[in-house]
Amino acid sequence: MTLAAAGQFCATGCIVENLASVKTLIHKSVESGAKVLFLPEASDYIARSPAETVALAKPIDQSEFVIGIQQELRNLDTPLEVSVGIHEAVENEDRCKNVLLWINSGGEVTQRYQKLHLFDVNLKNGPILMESRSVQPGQEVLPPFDTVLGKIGYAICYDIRFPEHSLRLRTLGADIITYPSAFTVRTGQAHWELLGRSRAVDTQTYVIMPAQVGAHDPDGKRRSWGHAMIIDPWGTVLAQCSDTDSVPRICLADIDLEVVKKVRTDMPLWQQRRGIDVYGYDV
Ligand SMILES: O=C(O)CNC(=O)[C@H](CS)NC(=O)CCC(=O)C(=O)O
Repeated sequence: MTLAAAGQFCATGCIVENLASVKTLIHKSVESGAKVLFLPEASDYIARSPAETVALAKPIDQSEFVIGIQQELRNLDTPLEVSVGIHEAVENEDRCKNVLLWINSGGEVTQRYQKLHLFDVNLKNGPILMESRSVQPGQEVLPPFDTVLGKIGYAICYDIRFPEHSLRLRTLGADIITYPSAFTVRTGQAHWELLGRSRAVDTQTYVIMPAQVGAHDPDGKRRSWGHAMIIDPWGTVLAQCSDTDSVPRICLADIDLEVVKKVRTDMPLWQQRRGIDVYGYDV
């Protein structure tokens, strides 16, 4: 059993401030005994417009935000690994990438996933967000990779609405899937917990959902739902952050691979799945 932390904070357009919040979460995690800290989507910044989103993006090796995390991890006495969502600039392109990085305790970036599904949504009386104006979609699933917690499958925010992605990650060996997010308040209220528990039950994996929370700009035009949580492979919410304010917080849960094994043995969904014969494709 190994302890994991899901982080929650409110990123603004100020990268230095956001790095300070992340450092707070790194130290809270170490003090709590967690071995891995999962941070939200777009932890480096939430900008006010698609143009500003693109303008603030940097290549990963030139990002002061990433370099700041790397230095912090190298200076810790107790090893901690970090999963963090950021924007990545693309040379000579007018759109950036929405990516999720794994940074090991030595401060090296060892995994990188690019968000596949972009949030282009126009809700009546609700948010209008056109992520594809500032972001290029990814084209491939990142195979789940080994960590101190088990095999982790990477996805980002809106990807949670596409169950085929999570099923594929499970088929490729995931014990844990993470969905770092900046969910809108409107959709979060209706769907956040429902989607997280559904993906956990569908895939029989732990689901770790770090989240942005609160108002990202002074006029409060863009707000995120919060409720960072960790869900077990049976669909039980093990831990959840309070959303009463935008203070940086973590919630903690033990990841137990015996639980993954037991749920899958008791209900062997992957031996019972139908695929190409019925649907024309295998997940
Ligand atoms: O804009 C940035 O810089 C960071 N990216 C985001 O916040 C993204 C795209 S706008 N948000 C989501 O995917 C929300 C999904 C959601 O709320 C839902 O599926 O209901």
